[in-house]
Amino acid sequence: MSFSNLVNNVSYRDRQQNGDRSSQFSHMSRGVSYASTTATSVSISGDISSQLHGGYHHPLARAWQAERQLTKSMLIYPLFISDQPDEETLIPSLPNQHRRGLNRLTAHLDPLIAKGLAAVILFGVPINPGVKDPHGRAADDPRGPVIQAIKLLRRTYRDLFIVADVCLCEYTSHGHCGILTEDGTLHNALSVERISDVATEYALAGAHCVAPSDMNDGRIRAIKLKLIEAGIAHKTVLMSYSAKFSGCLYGPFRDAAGSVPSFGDRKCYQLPPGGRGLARRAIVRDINEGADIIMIKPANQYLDIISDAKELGKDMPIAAYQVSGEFAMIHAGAKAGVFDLKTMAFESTEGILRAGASIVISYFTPDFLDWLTT
Ligand SMILES: NCc1[nH]cc(CCC(=O)O)c1CC(=O)O
Ligand SMILES: [Zn+2]
Ligand SMILES: [Zn+2]
Repeated sequence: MSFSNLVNNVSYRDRQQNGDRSSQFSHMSRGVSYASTTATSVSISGDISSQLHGGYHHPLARAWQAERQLTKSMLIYPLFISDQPDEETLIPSLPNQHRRGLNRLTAHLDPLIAKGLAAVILFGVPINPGVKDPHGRAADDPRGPVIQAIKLLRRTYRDLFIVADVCLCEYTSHGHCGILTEDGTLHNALSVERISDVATEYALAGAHCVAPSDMNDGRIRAIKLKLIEAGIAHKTVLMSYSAKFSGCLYGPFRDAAGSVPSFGDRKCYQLPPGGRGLARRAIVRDINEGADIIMIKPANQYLDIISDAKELGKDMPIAAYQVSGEFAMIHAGAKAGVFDLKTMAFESTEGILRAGASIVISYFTPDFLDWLTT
C-alpha cells in the first residue's frame, strides 16, 4: 500500500466517524501535516476526496462495496413441466433448458437440491392435443402437470420453496393470457375470475407462492380475497408480476411453453417499454391490492423500474425475472466471444441486485449453484 493511500485511509475513516463536512477539512490539514513531518517525497494535493482506490484493492474489500451479495437463497429456477410424463426435451432457443414430464423431475432436481437449490417456479406445458380451449380449462386440472408437480415436489423435498406461475396462455386455444371477448380483446372480469380460481387451486395443492403473470387489472385483489376465503391466505405468498413489459425478450419462453398467441400480440396487457410512469402506477396498485412480493420483468433492460419498485415498495421484497431472451442473449454473446459466460452471468445479476432486487428468477440458477459457495 502506498503512503498516500495510507494517509487517505486514515482520513477517510475519521471522516466517516465524524460524519460531517466541516470536520473533513480539519482532518485534511492533519493529513497534510502528517505527510510533511516524514522524510518522503510524496506530495499531497490536499484533495483527499479524489482518492477511492484504497477502499477496494482486495477481493473482500471489493465485495463489501455491494449492498447485497448474490446468494443461493435469492435464486428461483424456472421449470417447464410437460403433461407427457416421460418427456425430456431440450428447448433449442433456450440453452441447456428442458421441458420435463413428472417422471423426469426428481432425477433432474436431486443433485440441484444437494447443491442448495432453494426455490423453483413452475410453468405447465400441455402437449396433449385437444387440451387447449378458449377458457384455458386445463390450467387447474387436478391431473394436469402443474398441480401434479406441486404435489410431487412438496412430498419429495421438505424445504424447497415452490412458486406456481399463474396464467392461461399455455392453456388457451388462442394463446392469450385470459378469456377473450368477441372482438378479441381480453374480458377483464371473466379473466380475473378464472385466474383467481386457478391461483387458489395451485395454493390448495401446496404451492408456497402463486405468481400471476397475466397482467389483468384487479387480479391481485381477487386472488388475495379468494385465498382468504379458502383459508390459506396466511400460508400463501402472492408474488405479482407487477411491471411486465411487452418487448422481444420472451421468444424462447414461448417456444418452450408453446404459448405464442395465435393472433395479435400482448401489447394491450403488457406495458410499453418506455412506460416508466405506468409501471410505477402498476406497482403501487398491486401493493395496495395485497401483493406480498413485487416482480419486474424483464430485468436488465428495466433496472430503473426495479429501483422504482424498491423505492415505492421499500418494505417489500422485490423480485426480478431475467427472462428467456436475456438468458439466450448472454449465451449468444459468450458463444460469439464477446465476453465470458460466467463473468456476464454474475455482472448481469449484480446489476439486478444493485438496482434493488433481492430475489432473482434465473435460468442460470443451476450454474450459480456450482459457482457460489453460499
Ligand atoms: N404469461 C406468460 C409468461 N410468463 C412468463 C413469461 C416469460 C418468461 C421468459 O421469457 O423467460 C411469459 C411469456 C409471455 O408473457 O409471453
Ligand atoms: Zn400468459
Ligand atoms: Zn387487447
